[in-house]
Amino acid sequence: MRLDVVSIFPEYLAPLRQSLLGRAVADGRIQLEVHDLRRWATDRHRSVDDTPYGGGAGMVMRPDVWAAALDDVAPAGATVVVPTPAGHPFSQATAADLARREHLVFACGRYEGLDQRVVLDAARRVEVLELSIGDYVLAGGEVAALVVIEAVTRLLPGVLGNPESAVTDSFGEGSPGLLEHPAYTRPVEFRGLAVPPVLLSGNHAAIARWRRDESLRRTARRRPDLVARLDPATLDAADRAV
Ligand SMILES: N#Cc1c(-c2ccc3ccn(Cc4ccc(CN5CCCCC5)cc4)c3c2)n[nH]c1N
Repeated sequence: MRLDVVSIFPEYLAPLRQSLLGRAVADGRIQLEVHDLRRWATDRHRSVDDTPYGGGAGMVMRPDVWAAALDDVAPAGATVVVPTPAGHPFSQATAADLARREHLVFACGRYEGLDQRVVLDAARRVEVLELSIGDYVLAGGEVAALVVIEAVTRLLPGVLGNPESAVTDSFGEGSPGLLEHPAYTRPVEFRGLAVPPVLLSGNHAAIARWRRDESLRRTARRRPDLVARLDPATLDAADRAV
């Protein structure tokens, strides 16, 4: 997979060169290039924004500068991801879809976002996805790009340390729509808090049942919206007793 990220704050994307992802980039399993949008600015002040038509607070990012950047960075076949508060909700399913693509280009806006014609123009030749990572407002798209890139690349074979965990995660295909169960490690007692005895029993069936019950309990408590969406066919009699 190739990743290109365009931003006026390229140093914001430095975390992409850390940890497991950074190792995949260093050894060439993932190609990563971060671009400073101001490279495509044309005036001597290298300006990238202007006042909004119709009035209103803040500034809007100029279409000419962004279009020049995407013309260079997003060839035919690439998928352009535009983080925006007004985007389609980013989900694990979207992460899985993006993980199957060869080339992702992230257009990270600032100010009040990109002139909409940047999206309309790019969509004439490549797929453009406007995505939101949640119902809150950030100051720009860089953090959202980091979130999407991490969620996507951890699904790529050979990037994540333990491929199994990408299956059993919350929202992973191994536990559709359930939050993951609590996790424990040594010591067996910590500040007067014990590990649930079933996890020490060696009884794998009982452990699996306890984990499933804890997932169901957590999901019911924290995400009743997910419970409402559960397919009843995926629940057995023991589930219904939780
Ligand atoms: N993904 C994601 C995000 C973002 C995100 C992503 C990308 C950018 C680029 C700039 N900003 C800042 C900003 C601030 C306010 C507004 C609203 N304005 C209202 C008046 C008309 C104009 C728009 C839009 C953009 C961004 C925020 N925030 N939250 C998410 N889940």
